[in-house]
Amino acid sequence: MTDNLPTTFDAPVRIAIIGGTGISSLSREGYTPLANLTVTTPWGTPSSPILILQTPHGTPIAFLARHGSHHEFTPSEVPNRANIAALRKIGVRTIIAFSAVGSLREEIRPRDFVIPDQVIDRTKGIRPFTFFEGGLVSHVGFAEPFDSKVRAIVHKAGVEGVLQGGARLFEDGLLICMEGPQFSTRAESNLYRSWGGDVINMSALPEAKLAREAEIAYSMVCMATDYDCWRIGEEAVDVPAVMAHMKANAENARHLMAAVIEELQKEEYKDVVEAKHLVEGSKWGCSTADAGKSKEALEKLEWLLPGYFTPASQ
Ligand SMILES: CSC[C@H]1O[C@H](OP(=O)(O)O)[C@H](O)[C@@H]1O
Ligand SMILES: Nc1ncnc2[nH]cnc12
Repeated sequence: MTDNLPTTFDAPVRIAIIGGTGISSLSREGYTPLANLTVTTPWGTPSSPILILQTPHGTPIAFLARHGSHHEFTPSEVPNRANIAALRKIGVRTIIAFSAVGSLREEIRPRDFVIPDQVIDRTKGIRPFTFFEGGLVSHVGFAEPFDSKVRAIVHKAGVEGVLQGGARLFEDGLLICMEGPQFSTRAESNLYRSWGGDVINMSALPEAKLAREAEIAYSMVCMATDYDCWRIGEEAVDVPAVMAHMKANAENARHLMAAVIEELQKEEYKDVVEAKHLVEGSKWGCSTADAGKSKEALEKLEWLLPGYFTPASQ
């Protein structure tokens, strides 16, 4: 389907979908594939080509497969910086990321969806996690790790009977992002529950942090596939269990995606979709004086955020 598509696309694409486990492609009736882009960034190449599709309203949407077109990258290997940088470069300012998650709460059942509002970082520091290093330091705020304006739109789009088969949509939740690829021990799972964790995955970070640095409004849709391993009398999570529920979840994800995109295209959300509320957050977070900025860091960041960090003398 994508083989004969153009490999360039000139107009800016504002909205992107990142698909995770069980969602490595995007096709939908009425959506027309326009291009399949391979973007090379200073941080390498993204995990998959970026597919550009046009909605029935004529809006271009980008789709990227987080783990690669054939799920070849572990959560720790996903080239998150290349993914986010490439999306930013083609104009993206809003990301709706999908993720298969374990449930840490009885009331969140497999096949339910959660739009998390908070995350606890349990990755192990082995994933490259920032654009600001090697001679240019910038600190962005992350108190609200998921964009509240976009979350509200996702919730609005999702509450109106979009999910089929009795699946429910939870408006907020605390997500634990662990390293993987191995699943948690029972002790860890219980610890996360004692912290108030609602759902667990391996993919939200540093994806969400990098999106914030790139001034992209980022929201995640978590789709429950299992009860991890805390539930007494229940088999611990394994991949066949995840995939069994992901089949149904992928169908609901397609419905929700379409509803969210429909909503995002409305004129009233233009500024949100363009992430106007995030503009220059990374610029003003810069702590490095001109004299300390390295040439290499400046070159890379000029590619990502043109004009932000250029020394005054240039
Ligand atoms: C195959 S189960 C573990 C795997 O599933 C989730 O992937 P994604 O977030 O990309 O949907 C989880 O984060 C793990 O990477
Ligand atoms: N139990 C679990 N732990 C971490 N990531 C997951 N993705 C799906 N189920 C998961």
